[in-house]
Amino acid sequence: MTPLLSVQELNAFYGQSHVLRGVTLHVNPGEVVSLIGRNGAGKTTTLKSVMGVLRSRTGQITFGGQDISRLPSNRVAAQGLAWVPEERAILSTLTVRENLELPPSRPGGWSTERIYDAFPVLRERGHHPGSKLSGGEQQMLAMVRVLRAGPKLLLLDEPSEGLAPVIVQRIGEIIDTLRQSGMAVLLVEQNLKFASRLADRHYVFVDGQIVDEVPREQVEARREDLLRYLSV
Ligand SMILES: Nc1ncnc2c1ncn2[C@@H]1O[C@H](COP(=O)(O)OP(=O)(O)OP(=O)(O)O)[C@@H](O)[C@H]1O
Repeated sequence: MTPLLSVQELNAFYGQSHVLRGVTLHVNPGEVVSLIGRNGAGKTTTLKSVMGVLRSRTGQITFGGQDISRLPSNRVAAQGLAWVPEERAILSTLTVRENLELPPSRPGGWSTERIYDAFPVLRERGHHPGSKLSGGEQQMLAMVRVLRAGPKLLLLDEPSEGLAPVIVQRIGEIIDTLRQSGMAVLLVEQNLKFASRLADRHYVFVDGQIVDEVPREQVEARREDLLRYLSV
């Protein structure tokens, strides 16, 4: 199968600091793949590099067979990638509907009505300002507003962070809904329980390198190893 996203020998830098060292990974169409590892291991930097937000990097990144390594982030997004950063970036003075309709829609993207039908709580909250949403509702809004652009691959940075277990479960259900619609997901997580329920494969990051790759079928047998990678 031709991967949807292919990252080859990615090296990334913040000034003099060499943060990613030869990261090679792929995501197949419709697949959910997680990047796990401790704080500072390089997971977010990988997403930023793929999106073209961090430009100080070497290596090759292809999407749908096309080289996107040199494209600026707006052109990367136009190819069908969407990034939901950890900080969620909901505008607190705008309503839910205004937040939803802020990013540009693209042909093939979800309409606001389709989003409301799939996630009715957002319709109920449509006129509420962003500041009045719970953390879980903010995460839901941040995840689904990018659907208006009709992405083929969603890059999610720690969607479970800071949320109560029942809300984390709801976020997992949203990811299931997105997967069922045919979308692939590259998920950064430190919550192994959450990631292992969702992901088909896991890449383990240590100090800017991928040191292990664990498919879903091996997670139970290798749980101790995975927890060791994540422990501080
Ligand atoms: N803007 C920046 N300038 C300089 N160094 C940075 C910057 N952002 C991240 N770093 C450093 O790059 C390394 C990788 O950080 P990154 O955010 O990718 O890690 P992470 O695995 O996503 O962890 P976290 O969960 O803490 O975000 C860390 O050593 C971090 O301190």
